[in-house]
Order: sequence, then structure tokens, then C-alpha cells
Amino acid sequence: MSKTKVVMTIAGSDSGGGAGIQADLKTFQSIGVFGTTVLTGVTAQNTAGVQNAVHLESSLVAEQFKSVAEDMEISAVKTGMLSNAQIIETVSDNLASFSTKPWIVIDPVLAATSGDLLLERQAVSTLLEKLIPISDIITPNIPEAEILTGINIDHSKDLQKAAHKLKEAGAKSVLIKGGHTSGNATDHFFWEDEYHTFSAERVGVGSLHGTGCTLGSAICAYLSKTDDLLTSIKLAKKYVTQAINNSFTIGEGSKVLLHSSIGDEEVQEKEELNA
Ligand SMILES: Nc1ncnc2c1ncn2[C@@H]1O[C@H](COP(=O)(O)OP(=O)(O)OP(=O)(O)O)[C@@H](O)[C@H]1O
Ligand SMILES: Cc1ncc(COP(=O)(O)O)c(N)n1
Repeated sequence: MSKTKVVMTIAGSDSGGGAGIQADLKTFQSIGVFGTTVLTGVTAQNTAGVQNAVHLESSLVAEQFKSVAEDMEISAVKTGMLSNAQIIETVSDNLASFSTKPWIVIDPVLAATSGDLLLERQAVSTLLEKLIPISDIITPNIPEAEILTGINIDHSKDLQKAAHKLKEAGAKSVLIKGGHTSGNATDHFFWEDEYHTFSAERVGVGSLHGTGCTLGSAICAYLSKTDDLLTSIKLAKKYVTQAINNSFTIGEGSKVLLHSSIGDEEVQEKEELNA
């Protein structure tokens, strides 16, 4: 009996529903893939910030992984909040154990938009050693790229240097997101010897919550559908831009994104090619 493949997000819960595993599942649903979850932790969070966070035992993280992987065929995985070094090691061991390796998208979440830490600082080295080498794409924003590489990013040359350092750490490709700059929202993609930019007009809506989670999970969903990295980033950028354009206010803090499906002839073409 042939099974429909599923995608997986390994991330934390955001009780406010704007980011984390909630944003990932909304994105998966809108793009039309079946999302499964490995929860790493639970945050008491709203649009203004994180009021508390509890991280799960790594054994429970491993058990969730096992339950899904034993039963289902996973075509693409996205990671978000990973909390601490123990959870990173568990995730990395589990991802490395697949006989058919899924696409692996690493969103190296270090802190929430509000500034609250979501990964213990001493775990950054574990992320670099254990997870980045097995990733197909890592998607840092500029502050995350600076922390991961120790390079101050002021100019386009710095972007190049930071991407090079992440590739030296083992990342197959690097997408440095441009949400934290001025001017157009341009994301810089470094892959083998290629360099591409994905750009959209900056939407002047003030502080936003969940843009990074949404972009990463959209890349994951489109990889599952198309098996093509460049197409997936292009479509994910289109998805997140539309969701930002339709963002709205639900609380006192950052705006949240509106998730809705977009017509994708390009996906249909690729799906037919891959069938
Ligand atoms: N105001 C904006 N207008 C248009 N696109 C934006 C805007 N802000 C962010 N983006 C886009 O959203 C995506 C996520 O980028 P960003 O740099 O915000 O990630 P992030 O900091 O990880 O997000 P998060 O808010 O979840 O922490 C990128 O494609 C970026 O270019
Ligand atoms: C559980 C969880 N995961 C990820 C984020 C990052 O999202 P953002 O930077 O938009 O706050 C978050 N705030 N909470």
C-alpha cells in the first residue's frame, strides 16, 4: 500500500499561536502537506513576549520522533526552537538514523522577536557541530548569522564571509534572511558556488512575529512537494510575503501573519515531473 509522505516540524509551542509549532502547522496546512510534530518545549507566550518556557526531556523528544518515524514516511523536516544541547544532540542522532534522508531545513532560532532566549547560549556550539553538518539549508536572520559565525554583518562582503563560514561548518546551503535590515526585504542564498537573492518590497507594518518560522516551514513544505531547493525558496518567499501583507493585530505586541493558500502552477509542474 503506497503511503502519502508527511513533513515534520521539531519546535516549541507558542501559546499565542503566532510562531513556533503553531505557525509551522498553519503553513503546512495552507501549502497542502500533512504536518507532524516533535515538540521540544512549551512557552507561555503572547504577542508581547515570552512569560515562561519549559523544555522537555530529551528522551520524550526521541520518543515522539520514534512514534512518527516508525509509522510514516517523512520527506522533509524543519527545526525551530531546540532549547538546549541535549535536545540538539537527540534531534541530530535521530535525523542521522534515517535510511532515506529527508530534506533538512534548520531555522537556527536563538531568541524570540521580543529578545527572550529560546536556545541556551552554550548550546550554540552544539548546533554548529551536530546539526549544521546534516542540514540541506540553514536559514539564519542577520543577528543569528552574526552569533553563529562571530562576524559583524554590515556590508554584502560580510554576508558572503558569514555564509562561507557556515558552509565550512557543513551547511549545504545558507539563506541569510533580510528582515532585520532596511530597504527591500532581501534574502541572500549561498549554495555551492551560486549566489541568488530573493527580494520583496518591505511591508511597513511594524514589528512582526513568526516570519522566520513561516519562511522555514514553507521551504520545508515546498521541498516535500517539488524536491527542488531554488523553487522551494522562491515559493516560500512568495508565501511569507503574502502572509506579511495580510498580517493583523491580535494583541498588544507584534502583528501576526495570515496564513492562506496561494495558487502554485509551478508546484503542480514539479509534482508531475517527480511523479
Ligand atoms: N517587513 C517585511 N516586509 C516584507 N518581508 C519581510 C519583512 N520582515 C521580514 N520579511 C521577510 O520575512 C522572512 C523572515 O525574515 P526575518 O529576518 O524576519 O526572520 P526572523 O528574524 O527569523 O523572523 P522572526 O520574526 O520569526 O524572528 C524573510 O523572507 C524576510 O525577508
Ligand atoms: C516557540 C517559539 N519558537 C520560535 C519563535 C521565534 O519566532 P519570533 O522570532 O517570530 O518570535 C518563538 N517566538 N517561539
